[in-house]
Amino acid sequence: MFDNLSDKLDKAFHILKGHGKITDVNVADTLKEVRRALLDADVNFKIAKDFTTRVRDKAIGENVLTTLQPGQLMVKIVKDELTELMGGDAAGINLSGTPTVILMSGLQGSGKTTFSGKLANYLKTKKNKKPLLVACDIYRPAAINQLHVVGGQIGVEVYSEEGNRNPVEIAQNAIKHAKANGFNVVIVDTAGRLAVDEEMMNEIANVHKAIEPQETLFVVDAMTGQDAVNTAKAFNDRLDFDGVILTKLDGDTRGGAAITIKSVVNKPIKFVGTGEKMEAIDVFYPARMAERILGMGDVVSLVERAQEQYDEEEARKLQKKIAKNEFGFDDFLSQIQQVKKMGNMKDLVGMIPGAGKALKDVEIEDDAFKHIEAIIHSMTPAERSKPAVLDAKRKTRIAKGSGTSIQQVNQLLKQFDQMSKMMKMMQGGAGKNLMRMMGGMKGMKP
Ligand SMILES: Nc1nc2c(ncn2[C@@H]2O[C@H](COP(=O)(O)OP(=O)(O)OP(=O)(O)O)[C@@H](O)[C@H]2O)c(=O)[nH]1
Repeated sequence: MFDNLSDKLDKAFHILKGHGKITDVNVADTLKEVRRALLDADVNFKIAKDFTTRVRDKAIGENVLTTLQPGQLMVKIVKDELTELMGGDAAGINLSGTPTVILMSGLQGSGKTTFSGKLANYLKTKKNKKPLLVACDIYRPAAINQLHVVGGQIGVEVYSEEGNRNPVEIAQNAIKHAKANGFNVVIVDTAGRLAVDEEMMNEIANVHKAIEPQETLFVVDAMTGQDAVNTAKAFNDRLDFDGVILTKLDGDTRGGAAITIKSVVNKPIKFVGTGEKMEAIDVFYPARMAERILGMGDVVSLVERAQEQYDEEEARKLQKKIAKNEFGFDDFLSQIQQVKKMGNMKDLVGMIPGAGKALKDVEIEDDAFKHIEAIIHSMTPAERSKPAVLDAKRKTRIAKGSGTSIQQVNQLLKQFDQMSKMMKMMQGGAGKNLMRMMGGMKGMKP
């Protein structure tokens, strides 16, 4: 994500390396490069210029007051300014109202329907809500079907009315249905258009007036850069909405939309979409995004994702198995599933400080576990629980069955063996020592 921008900013900060302090000259050289990096990221000229002016004033002003190196100071100021530019604090979603009504709008193909599903799934699994999805696209039966498919995937009911050509009526009936059946959130997916036109605005405005939503969200595709920003602005000029949803951030290498939408449209980005799966949704935190842009990773989000997938009961069972030396390939497989649920690999690696930059030229496949899973699936249940029985003949069979080589099978067995030994160690003395050490660290000042 935003690799080019991160790289170029890093090079800009390098200009200050070796300088004892910030001067008018070295700050001007650095900021010229920062501005160029922002323009290349598809940030509009005025915003980039104002941004660097603010950074320069701060850098000159703070220069004398700090013990930071010029490079470090510049990174800190740019990080703070980027955070501000993207909205400062995270903007939460308003879940008041019984039921809460959320109106989704956006251009065709922006990812509106996919996002409606993701939001329903998020509210159901993370906020304990009972959402109802409503299909209000009266023009394309395929869009209604798509919402039904999405609803089926996440176990959320979808309300639609075959033959009804009045979106206002459908939305109103859906809310009645929600009230009568105990749904506490109603997410209304409306028809997309090719551009923000009269017809679209009239339709949305009518639905909006009739159902008085707590949240009206406008969905834009991050990959369309300044077009996304302009569309959001055109829409906002007609209907005062509450927040932007930025989808397809996983495919956005430049970052212009994420950086500028807030200052152009004056509406916060509330969520981002980072993949096609229903779990690929994140609350938008400007500070964390700024850190990622500056190659500092995003440990907080990484830990949060791990916590979301952490199942205490499962962990306890696993611990028992390790202690009894019963950890087998089936357990290994379920661990892989847990990691996969945390998101796509490239995204996860990007959250580790420094790793995104170090591995930027390494191709990280999303199905990085494909071979491992195929090998394990080719084992019999007995082999999975007692890998020691795997002789040459069995290994040949497994390699054939999984479409891999004997070397790959051997490699996995070796890794599994090392991992089992390490886990056993962690359970014993070494693990206790580590725990003690970590306990001690808690009291340490940062
Ligand atoms: N990579 C990626 N793809 C996404 C994301 N969100 C949606 N998509 C894909 O984008 C395409 C369009 O998404 P839809 O949800 O159908 O778009 P829509 O805005 O509802 O479009 P209409 O139904 O035509 O109005 C689909 O192939 C989605 O799988 C995302 O965050 N990342």
